[in-house]
Amino acid sequence: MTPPPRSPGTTFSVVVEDHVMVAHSLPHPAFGPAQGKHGATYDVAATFWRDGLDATGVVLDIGAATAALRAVLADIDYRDLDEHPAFAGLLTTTEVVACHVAEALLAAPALAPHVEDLLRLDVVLRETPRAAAGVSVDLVARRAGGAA
Ligand SMILES: Nc1nc2c(c(=O)[nH]1)N=C([C@H](O)[C@H](O)COP(=O)(O)OP(=O)(O)OP(=O)(O)O)CN2
Repeated sequence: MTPPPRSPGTTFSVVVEDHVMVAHSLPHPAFGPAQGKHGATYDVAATFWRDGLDATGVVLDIGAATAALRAVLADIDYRDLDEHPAFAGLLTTTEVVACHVAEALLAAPALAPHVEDLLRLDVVLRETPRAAAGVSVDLVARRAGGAA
């Protein structure tokens, strides 16, 4: 079996979702009450983009992506991010947590065989029904050495 032919300009995506509960504070005058310690529950969506499908007709296996996301989130679930070494010296804004999740996903052993075939990874954390923030990692630019 071969994957369906790809039309020019067409990219494919897989989205997996989970959620995570953390405690943290944002000790900077830019923030209001969130300067104090508080809890946050994020709905997390990770979108993997690929230019064409693999030989099995997928971007990557949804089960593998789901398991990888759970493993990454398990490391911060129910944790105080102010005490977590991955965030030492950082304000744990939603964007910063999203970046951590994205980089951890890209480093996940189960996803490693697929990363070189991906165009982009987007990670969005929804912190309220009306607000979300995230990061988009351009993996083509990164492979070309364009990453900072
Ligand atoms: N771009 C982002 N903006 C904000 C984030 C964030 O992670 N990324 N986080 C927060 C706070 O965590 C929370 O959502 C709101 O807390 P609050 O103290 O109310 O923060 P404000 O900046 O809205 O402060 P006010 O002075 O109360 O307006 C906020 N923004």
